[in-house]
Amino acid sequence: MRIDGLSLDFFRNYVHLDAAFDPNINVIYGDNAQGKTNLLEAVAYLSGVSHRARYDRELIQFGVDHAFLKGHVFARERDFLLEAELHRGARRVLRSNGVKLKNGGELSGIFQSVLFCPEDLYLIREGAAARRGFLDDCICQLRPRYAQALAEYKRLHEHKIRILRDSEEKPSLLDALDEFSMSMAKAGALLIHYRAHFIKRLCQAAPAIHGDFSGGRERLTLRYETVSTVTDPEAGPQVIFQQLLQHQEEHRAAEIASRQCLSGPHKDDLLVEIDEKAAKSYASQGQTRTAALSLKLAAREIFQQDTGEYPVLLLDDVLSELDPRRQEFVLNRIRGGQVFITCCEDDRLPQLLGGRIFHVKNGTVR
Ligand SMILES: Nc1ncnc2c1ncn2[C@@H]1O[C@H](COP(=O)(O)OP(=O)(O)OP(=O)(O)O)[C@@H](O)[C@H]1O
Repeated sequence: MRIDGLSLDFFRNYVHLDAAFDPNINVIYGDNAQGKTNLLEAVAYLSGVSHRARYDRELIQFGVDHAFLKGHVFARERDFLLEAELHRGARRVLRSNGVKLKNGGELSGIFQSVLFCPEDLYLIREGAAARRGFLDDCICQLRPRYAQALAEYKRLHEHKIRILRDSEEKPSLLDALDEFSMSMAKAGALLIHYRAHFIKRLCQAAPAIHGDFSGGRERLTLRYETVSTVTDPEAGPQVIFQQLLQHQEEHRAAEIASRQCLSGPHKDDLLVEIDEKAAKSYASQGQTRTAALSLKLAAREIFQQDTGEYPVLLLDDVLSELDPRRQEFVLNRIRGGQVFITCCEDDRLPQLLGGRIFHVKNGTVR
């Protein structure tokens, strides 16, 4: 899988860009705040992932009302022209080969990317939501059924919270509570089932990568933490459904009293340990970066095993805070598939990696 060309109009600080990429290595270098990350963000956007912007309007150039992205992508032995039109105050339009797409999930179904950026350190350091987000992004790209169940679960969760919150003033709202709990247990069981299977595969791939990174000196372990009544998260969704339902029934009164959904996959976590100590609390900067990168590279291997193609790898500022041995390991490990990697003006990376080199200056590329 690869992106051969990208055109941008009024995207972030690019007034206009036409770029043709190398099928293997693309090094993007330049001073701070010139547009390196924006370029990776545009590629990620065309794979249905928006990692920095909460709203599309943030991607549109200041003072302009529209932005246009176009990518020539080669995936599953076919050419695709993927397009996104972003408008201030109106819905975006996505197209593949001229045909309108319903949502970003359909873009992900065609073109996949794995992005590593400085914000990914949160994956290790921050609360469980960051790790759930990582799992959700990965599994949504691989399994459309998961994406559907996730959207449904989020919708039900918000609705149930509203019922619990407003029930004091309007007790009749509680009549619908059991039905919501039942539907949430159904969608939630699917989420837990898929997450457990994905984490099982992460457990096979990520520790090996982290072990290589650290020259065999560190041991990464991952563990899935979900609802306590679920005895085997890898069991079939029907079994998990019954156990979730039981948990919700047992906590019905407590949920009404606290006005919160007390259990379910919205509380899941992926526990990350290095040498049996919680990485969140004890890992150094370099270890944190290595662990986060190991998770991302493991996800990339799982994509490759499932689809037969490597997703495009987008590495933003990946080498800082790594010692030279870990840096060398990254550069060796990323070979295979198409890679975009950013670095600063005076970095040795362009000489080390080869491939096509892009110099980004103030929203223009040479
Ligand atoms: N919607 C927008 N319109 C115009 N400019 C924008 C918009 N959003 C961001 N920018 C600008 O784009 C510039 C480049 O940002 P980018 O994050 O790509 O920098 P970078 O080259 O990756 O820098 P660094 O090395 O510091 O990470 C910033 O100065 C930012 O203010």
